[in-house]
Amino acid sequence: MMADEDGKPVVTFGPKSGECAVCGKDGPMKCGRCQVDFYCGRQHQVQHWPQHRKGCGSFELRESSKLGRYVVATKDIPAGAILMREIPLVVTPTYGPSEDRPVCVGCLVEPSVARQCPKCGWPVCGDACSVREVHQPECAAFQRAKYKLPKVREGGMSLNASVSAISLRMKKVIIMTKVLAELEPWNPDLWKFLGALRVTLACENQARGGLLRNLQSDHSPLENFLESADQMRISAILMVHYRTFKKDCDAAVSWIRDVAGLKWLTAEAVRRGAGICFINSNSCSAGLGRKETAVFAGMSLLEHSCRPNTDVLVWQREDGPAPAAGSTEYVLVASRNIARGEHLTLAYLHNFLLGSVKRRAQTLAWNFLCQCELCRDPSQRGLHLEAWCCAACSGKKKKAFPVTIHDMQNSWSCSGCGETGSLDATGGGAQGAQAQAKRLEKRLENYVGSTAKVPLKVWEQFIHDALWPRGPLHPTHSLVLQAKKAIVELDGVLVLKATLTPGLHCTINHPESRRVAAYCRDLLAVSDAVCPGVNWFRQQLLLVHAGVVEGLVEAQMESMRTMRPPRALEKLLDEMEEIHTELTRIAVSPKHKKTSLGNLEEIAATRNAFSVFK
Ligand SMILES: C[S@@+](CC[C@H](N)C(=O)[O-])C[C@H]1O[C@@H](n2cnc3c(N)ncnc32)[C@H](O)[C@@H]1O
Repeated sequence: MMADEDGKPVVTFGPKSGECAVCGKDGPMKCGRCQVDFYCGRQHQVQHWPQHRKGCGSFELRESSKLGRYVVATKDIPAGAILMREIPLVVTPTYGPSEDRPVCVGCLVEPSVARQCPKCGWPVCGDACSVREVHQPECAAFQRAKYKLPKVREGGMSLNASVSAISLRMKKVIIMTKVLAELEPWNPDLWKFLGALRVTLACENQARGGLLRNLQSDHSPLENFLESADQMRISAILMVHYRTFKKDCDAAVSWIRDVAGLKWLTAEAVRRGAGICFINSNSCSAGLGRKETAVFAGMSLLEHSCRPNTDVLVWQREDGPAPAAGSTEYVLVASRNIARGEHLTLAYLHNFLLGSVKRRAQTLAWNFLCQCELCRDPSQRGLHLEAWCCAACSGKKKKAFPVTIHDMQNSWSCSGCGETGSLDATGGGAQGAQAQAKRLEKRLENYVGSTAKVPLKVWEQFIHDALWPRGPLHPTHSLVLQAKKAIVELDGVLVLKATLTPGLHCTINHPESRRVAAYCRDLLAVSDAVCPGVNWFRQQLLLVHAGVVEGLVEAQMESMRTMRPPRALEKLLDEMEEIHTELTRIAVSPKHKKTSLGNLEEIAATRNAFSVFK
């Protein structure tokens, strides 16, 4: 195998100005080495050095035949250190099999009533969004090609009418190229094509084009996988998926050039744009309810691990309105202590997804099979995320394990009775539990893909049906965790909006609060086992948990007859203090830190108010 090359600096693309890291005033001076912190002058730069040096100049870019380019720590990095600060080179609406709803192409939020851009017909919230900078390049290109989505029915959220019209045009191309599957209304592929187009057009942009074209746009021939029989088998699977990746790129070329008519873009340029988009996109969610997927100059160079040591977080300035799509700043933060020589890694996919789903996505989109610590451990740090309770010996709490995590036939073996099976096979003893698990997987897929909001009681029924002895699953099975995550996210959106709106208390107060708080605790425990420390998911979970507990505190205070705090209230205040202490510890942006510190002060004030009566 080719030896790793000598390291080079990682080139990032960051904001031009920022707030002084010490006093918060305008900071015209930027650290020239890491481009992360800004200063109002030399004095504050010197004063900030002890903190700043933790992340500054702490990594370099290397290359190998196995991983392509990857990033390595050149010194020990403490958890919480900010390593990169970037604005995306391109943002696109998030794409994927379940993204079949209109998203505003200006602000990337799902509008309650979708309107259409008067010039190109793509969905927008209103006039302001149709003239947003982020939408202008494709809007101008569609106009030049005289391509416009047809008018949607009056007041219609659904773009079905326009999309059936697209389908008609698409069908001609399908017959021509035999590449695309028949498009259904508002087919998720359209978002993928828009992403590919945005990247293709942005490659022409003076400031960002060079950095974009530098990113990986295709997959290498995988010669490194030919070392053993096992690897040859994996290699064969990757080859099949590689062909699908190529077809996806070809489909983008067909749609952009033949359907939308942007003939002046060469097939080669569009294929490269599509490849860059599909390989390097990072779904950011942006914490603002946006469907934002971003491509970065620096952060897109990191390799995947299911137990990553870094995470991408939204950088929120202390004041001012939330930044528009395409100008949000993101930071790459060390989620735990990283030793010198360790590769910097990111989780491309959420850990609660079923292993089989993750592996399929990894092979399809990125053409590799993860060999990280978590993937090599069939018990997955004792959580058994993919194992079900064996029907024959579940009373003894025995579980059926995957035989090897990369086994594409999904073979399983029970740790109790030793029975084996395969998810792909039909019939047979242990297959009862397998079949039940498979049915639950389908049911969950339907809920996740549903256009209507799935109510809490439906999710709870799912958990009830899935858990042993009614179903074959145990509390930390991936499907159960995904259902709990969906419940927490139902309320999470509320909380996140509230935390970003000054003066608005982020409380959730409804009869289910206690159960939602319990789900938060369960998920935090799992998150601490697989992805502990400073990361976006833990931060969101803690915020939601804080909001729910705050709601419970308020309800408790309202119902109190005496001023003496009951033990229940003290316990809730303890829980809130614990959550906000952790949020303060893991906060990286000034805004989050300030909010959490403010909440700690409020908790202390509440305690003081009650202490008089003790
Ligand atoms: C976002 S890019 C990362 C940067 C890329 N290596 C480069 O050279 O530009 C994703 C690609 O990196 C490679 N890669 C990332 N993580 C990997 C892993 N854990 N194992 C093997 N290959 C990986 C795969 O080729 C994948 O398609």
